[in-house]
Amino acid sequence: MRLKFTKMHGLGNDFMVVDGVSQEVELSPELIEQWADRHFGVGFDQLLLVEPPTRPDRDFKYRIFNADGTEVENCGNGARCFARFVLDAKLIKATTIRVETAGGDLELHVQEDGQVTVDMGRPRLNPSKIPFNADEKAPLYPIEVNGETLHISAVGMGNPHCVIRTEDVDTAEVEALGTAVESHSDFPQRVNVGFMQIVSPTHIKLRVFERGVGETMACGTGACAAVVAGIINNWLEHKVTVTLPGGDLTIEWSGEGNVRMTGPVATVYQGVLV
Ligand SMILES: N[C@H](CCC[C@H](N)C(=O)O)C(=O)O
Repeated sequence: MRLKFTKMHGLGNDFMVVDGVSQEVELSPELIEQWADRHFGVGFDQLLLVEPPTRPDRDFKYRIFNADGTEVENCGNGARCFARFVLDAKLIKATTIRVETAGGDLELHVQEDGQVTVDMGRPRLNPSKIPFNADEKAPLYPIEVNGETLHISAVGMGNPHCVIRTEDVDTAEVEALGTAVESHSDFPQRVNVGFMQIVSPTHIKLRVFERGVGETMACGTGACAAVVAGIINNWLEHKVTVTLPGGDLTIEWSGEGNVRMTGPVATVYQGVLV
């Protein structure tokens, strides 16, 4: 199967972007996992698939697959790359693009300076919508991990996030704790694990151990979840700079309604799988 694709990234969170509108695409978890391999395949954190919409009020369907082959509900850095991709591929002319995802609707806005702002929808704080095993909504929950009690925030951005506050992201045990929490029984669909250091009420540092991937250079939905967690715990104001290993995102949330994320995108190369 000769499959054309474009390699892109958002702050180093990298993607194989596939146009499923102009070409026939046959995917399987096994193929995706094989292509994701950084030695034997293309190498990426997620595969992003562009499909025609299933509803008249949407421009595209946006599907996301993790490197382990699992299909997931949302990807923030990927959404920015999706917008750039469909414009460059001339699949659309408008610079406001309405997409449907398994985790809800998004609206993508490509700006003159090349940055992309994404309306990421409402955060889910009701445990059953995250999903997270808890009886009622709370800003912090105790969970048992490796014999110790962690006090975490649980936030859904279409996909599930566990946010852990830390004094220093550089020394946080991202690999050990991320691995343990990703498959924690309190998160029935596994979870993305964010480690958040509060620098000031308008600035955080964040590292994310992503579900189905491991630690990535950046995580857009993770940045949204961390800022929401910071706001509901009264640690953060409503517009925050999130510094990730790959660079900065701007996240805005009033405390209700939708979360907005702004950041850069990059196209690296175009390729053909043979
Ligand atoms: N690993 C995530 C999907 C990709 C999210 C991330 N790359 C982003 O930019 O939001 C999950 O399993 O929910």
